[in-house]
Amino acid sequence: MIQVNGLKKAFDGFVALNGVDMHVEKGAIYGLVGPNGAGKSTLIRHLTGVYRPDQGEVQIDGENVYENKAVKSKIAYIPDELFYFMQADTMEMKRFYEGIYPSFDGKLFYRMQEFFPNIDVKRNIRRLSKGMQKQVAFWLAICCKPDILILDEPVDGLDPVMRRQIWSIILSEVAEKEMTVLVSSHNLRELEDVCDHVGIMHHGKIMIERSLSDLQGSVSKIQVACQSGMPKLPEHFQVLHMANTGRVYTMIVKGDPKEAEAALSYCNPTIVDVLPLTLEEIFIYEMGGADYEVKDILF
Ligand SMILES: Nc1ncnc2c1ncn2[C@@H]1O[C@H](COP(=O)(O)OP(=O)(O)OP(=O)(O)O)[C@@H](O)[C@H]1O
Repeated sequence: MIQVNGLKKAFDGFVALNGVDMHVEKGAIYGLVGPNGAGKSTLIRHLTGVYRPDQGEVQIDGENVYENKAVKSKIAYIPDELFYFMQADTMEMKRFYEGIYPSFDGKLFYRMQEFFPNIDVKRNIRRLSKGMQKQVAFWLAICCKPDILILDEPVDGLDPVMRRQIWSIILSEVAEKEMTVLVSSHNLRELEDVCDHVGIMHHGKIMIERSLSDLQGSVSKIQVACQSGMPKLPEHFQVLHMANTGRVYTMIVKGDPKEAEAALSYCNPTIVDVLPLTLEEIFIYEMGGADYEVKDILF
């Protein structure tokens, strides 16, 4: 569905994207994560056809996005900083979206009104609170019936009940019409609940792109107390981090967790606990491997 190959972009000689390769399948909920300045927003601006690539390709269903109106009308985008016309109210924005998106579902707009009881559709949107403005953005975006929904820090400013509600609306669109969702966020706990694929971006590249279950199955936290002191694993396991409290060692290990556990039996451990890592922990350790200085922040 979304295919990015060798995408490069520089601003006045500063390389923001340095050969991005990305692949998002139809119906996926893809979490784009990465440290500040990794290039996520710049990548998203290419996916939405705002920027022209310096090099490489950004394609949706096999067609280039840049200056392609037909392709762009398949995408709804909710940016971090929302844009509304001066003086426009929700009804006026609805009419504007209806003009741009042939697939806009006006009946759905009224059916969804019950989800947003606090929004006065005749009130200037700029006079609504930040969270309410975001609600309007979701409401209109869902009614566009896009094939692809792109979200940049989507739930910032939304209260917890509204967050759940919005995600449940999005998930039902994914289930019903295989809408594809690309979501960039620093809220990894939230992403973990909704995403099925993850791309980790760093220094203008996608460093890791995997299904969430593969990613979580490939790194684990092992707590072990060996008779013989410090535990050792065969060389094909990558130990991303190791710390100890007394005789109990906590290791972050890349490789099959079951195999790692079996390999530790050599030291007759008094304790061996294998725990899955959260997405947040995986991110922190993968970044640690890249070049972030990771201290024992998770123990
Ligand atoms: N229009 C621009 N002109 C010059 N430099 C830019 C421009 N847009 C982005 N950059 C630079 O490109 C790099 C990537 O920025 P980008 O906003 O894509 O990162 P990000 O991953 O979205 O970061 P964050 O998580 O902080 O939002 C940064 O170093 C930024 O300063």
